[in-house]
Amino acid sequence: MSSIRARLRPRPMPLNIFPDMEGLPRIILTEATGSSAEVLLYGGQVVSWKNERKEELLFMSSKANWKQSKANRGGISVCFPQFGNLGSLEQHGSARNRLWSLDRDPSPLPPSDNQSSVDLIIKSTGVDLKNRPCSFEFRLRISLSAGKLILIPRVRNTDNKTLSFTLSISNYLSVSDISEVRVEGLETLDYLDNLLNRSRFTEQADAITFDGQMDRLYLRTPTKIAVIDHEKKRTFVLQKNAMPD
Ligand SMILES: O=P(O)(O)OC[C@H]1O[C@@H](O)[C@H](O)[C@@H](O)[C@@H]1O
Repeated sequence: MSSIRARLRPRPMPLNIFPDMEGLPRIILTEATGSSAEVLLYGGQVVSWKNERKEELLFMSSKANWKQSKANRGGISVCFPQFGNLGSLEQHGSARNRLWSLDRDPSPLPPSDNQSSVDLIIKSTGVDLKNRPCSFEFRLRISLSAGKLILIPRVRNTDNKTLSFTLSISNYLSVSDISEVRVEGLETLDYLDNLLNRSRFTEQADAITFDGQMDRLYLRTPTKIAVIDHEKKRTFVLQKNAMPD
C-alpha cells in the first residue's frame, strides 16, 4: 500500500532556471493565472513580477548591470545584515551582493511546488565574521500566487553568541507619473527625513503625495500600506508580518 501511495504522489516539477543575457542564473516562477516572477541567484533579487496581463509591476533601473558585482537598483532586494547605513557595514549589507544557492532543505516550511516558489540560502562568510563575529544562515522563500508575491526571510544563528542585525525588503514598484501616486497608511507616523540629515518629523498629511524627490524613513509602520496609482488604476498593498521596527 505504501509503495502505491509513493508512486501516486505527484512529483514536484523541476525549477525553471535559465542563464540570462549576462550568463547569470535566473529562476522563473509561474502560476496558473499566467502571472510570473523572475529571481536572480545574484543578490537573491526579484527582478521582474508580471501580472496575468503580462504587465511589469516592478521598476528596474535601466543602468542595472550585474557584471559589475554591485547591487542594482530595482525589483525587490533584501538588505541584510544591515539596513541602510545604520552600522559599520556597506550600505544595506552584503546579502544583495552575494551569489545565493538553492536551499534544498528549507525546513520547517512546507515543501515548495518548485514552479511557483523558490527557496534560497546564504551562509556567513569570512568577511561577515570579521565584521560581525557570529555565524548565521539566511534563508529566503519567494512564492508567487494569483495577484500576490510573498517573500519570507528567515535568519538562523548557527553560533553560540548573540547575532544582531537589521533587515529590510526593498520594493521598487512600477508606477505611472509620480504625481499620480498616493500612499495611504503612513499618516500621523513619525519619520526621519534623509534629505534633511535624518531630522525627525511627524506626518501631517492624510495621504502621502509627491511633488519632488522624497527620501524618508517612516517609523513604527503598520502591517499594511497601500500605494495607489490613479493613472494605471492599480493599487499595490504592501503587507508585513513579524517585522517590527
Ligand atoms: O541606492 P541604494 O543603495 O540601493 O539604496 C536605496 C535607498 O535606500 C534607502 O534606505 C535610502 O534612504 C535611499 O537614499 C536609497 O536610495
